[in-house]
Amino acid sequence: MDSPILQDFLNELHLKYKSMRDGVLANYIPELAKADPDWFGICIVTVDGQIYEVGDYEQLFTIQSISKAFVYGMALEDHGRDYVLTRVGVEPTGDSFNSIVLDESSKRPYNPMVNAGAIATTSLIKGSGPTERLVRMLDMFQRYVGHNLFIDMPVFMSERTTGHRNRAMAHLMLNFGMIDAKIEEALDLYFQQCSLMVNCRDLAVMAATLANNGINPIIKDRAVDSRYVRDILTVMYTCGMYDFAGEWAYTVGLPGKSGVSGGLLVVVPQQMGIGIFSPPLDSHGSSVRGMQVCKELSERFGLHLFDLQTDRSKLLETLCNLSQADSDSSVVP
Ligand SMILES: NC(=O)CC[C@H](N)C(=O)O
Repeated sequence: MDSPILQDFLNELHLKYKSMRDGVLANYIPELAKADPDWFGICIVTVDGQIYEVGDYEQLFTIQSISKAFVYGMALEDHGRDYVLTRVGVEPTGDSFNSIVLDESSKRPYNPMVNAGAIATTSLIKGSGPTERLVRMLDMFQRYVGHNLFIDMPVFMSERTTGHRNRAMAHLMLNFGMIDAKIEEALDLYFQQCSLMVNCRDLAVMAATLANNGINPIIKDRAVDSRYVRDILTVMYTCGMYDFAGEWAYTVGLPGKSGVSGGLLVVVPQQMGIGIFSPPLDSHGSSVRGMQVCKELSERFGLHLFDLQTDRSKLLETLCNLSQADSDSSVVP
């Protein structure tokens, strides 16, 4: 039986990188070191709701830093662009995700994708107390994935008891008036958002929701105000891969966000969302297999945003066609 060209290529990539042994598990959060390095799943969800997947796409893991992009969207909805910009910048750091550095003149954290900026962003979430803020945040994530989500308590506790570096950043920002005095509440909410359990299909649906201008393509509900999708995608594009952001933009050319548990979320605007999960990480804290898969997908289908040879109006139709019927297409370079 013929299968769509996209499914064939995902199967091929899965087979090719399954046996790859590069990378190491994150161990600074003790619970994450318990992951199986062989876990490997890929899922793609198109803006018209088609799903293509292979491998361990149902394996649950904690979302970690991928959450930062979505909480940034929520802070923008709660306060508007101008105010959020006074608290968190949008400049890439060129440094690692956990660098303790603030902008010299403004004292703001550089961007919402590094830990310092993410903690400041989380501290902006509105609510009468910790419970209401957590409930509002869960609601937001649930709109993106289209079902209930849960927090992994062992990971949350592990981060909370060992997150001294994040605590230090919060104190530094309190010193400069960038976050308010309720540091422990902000940190708890940050550790909770990082400990949300998702699978790679969830990541693909979340990415496809952004690709679809904020409307979840499966349940058809709006997850985020369309005014802020542009901002979320911009910071993902320029800062989502930390000290690899430039090379990522150069080679893959798409908004993306990685997390230390091995998740990788990539948005192909107006086309599809990609979710990948594989725990071994490279030196920048991103999934090794995930990075390879993204590079190959981008190259094979001309997904780079500045790849002007790609006929985007026909891209989805071609990729979702049966492989044989597709062989005469000119869309895929
Ligand atoms: N890069 C990441 O995924 C880091 C998130 C992690 N929870 C931390 O704060 O250290």
